[in-house]
Amino acid sequence: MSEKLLHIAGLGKAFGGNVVLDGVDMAVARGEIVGLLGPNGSGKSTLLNIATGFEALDRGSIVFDGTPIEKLAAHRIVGRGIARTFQLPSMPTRMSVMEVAMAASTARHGVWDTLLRPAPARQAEQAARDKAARLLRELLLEPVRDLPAAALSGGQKKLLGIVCALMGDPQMLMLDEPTAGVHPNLRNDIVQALLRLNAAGMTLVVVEHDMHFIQSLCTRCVVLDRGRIVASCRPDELASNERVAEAYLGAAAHQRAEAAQEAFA
Ligand SMILES: Nc1ncnc2c1ncn2[C@@H]1O[C@H](COP(=O)(O)OP(=O)(O)OP(=O)(O)O)[C@@H](O)[C@H]1O
Repeated sequence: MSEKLLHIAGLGKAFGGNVVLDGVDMAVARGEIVGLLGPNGSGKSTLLNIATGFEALDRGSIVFDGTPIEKLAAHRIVGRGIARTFQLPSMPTRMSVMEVAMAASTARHGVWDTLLRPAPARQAEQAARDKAARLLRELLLEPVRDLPAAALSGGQKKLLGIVCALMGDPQMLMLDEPTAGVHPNLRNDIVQALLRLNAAGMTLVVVEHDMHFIQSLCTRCVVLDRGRIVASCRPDELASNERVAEAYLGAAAHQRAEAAQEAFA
């Protein structure tokens, strides 16, 4: 077992002429809760998409738990132990919350298992059902488990996204803006649930804009600015970090200049 669970080196990605990640080096140790921050468009989601196999990289390497994963398809990366959630989870309209959670189970059985339902297949299904029920309870979705998943609020859909990600027992969970659109009352519940997961051994990487959420959750913050890492520090050091201020103020100044240009065009 390597101490560094995730090791990203020299990661580069461009969309057409737009260089989005420009030589990113980043390591995450087992048991850390890393906040991935940066102004809009700095490349956070792209980094998550590449690490989880949803986007191909142009250059660089990604090693997870000692194995290169940069060429693996998304489902193989899940099999290696990295799960993720999405900024805007969409849910099937005809499935209940419980059914969606069950469908995310990574336990697989074949046609004969489905037709004949031998004892091992029935036991595996029961185990998945028990796990889904436990996770729905843990993520505060027990009261709505029989409702159509599409009827959930935006915040509840995010929680269900976390449940689905956890059904495969990942070693690392990557969350893309878990509190965006979530009612403030629910945010602390999400923090507490994530802290419990971390206490049970899960490593977390969280893309998030809510600084209060970051402060209450993360052990370390990595800040991206225009595709480069400009800071890696404790959450309480962010406010006094000049490179962080420059990244955010620079972005704000740039946006103001763009707005001014548009206004006078
Ligand atoms: N599939 C894509 N095709 C073309 N351009 C893309 C694609 N995905 C992302 N981009 C561009 O890459 C840049 C970085 O986007 P990304 O979503 O990674 O930033 P972010 O830091 O997550 O931003 P935000 O905080 O606003 O979500 C943006 O300019 C975006 O338009």
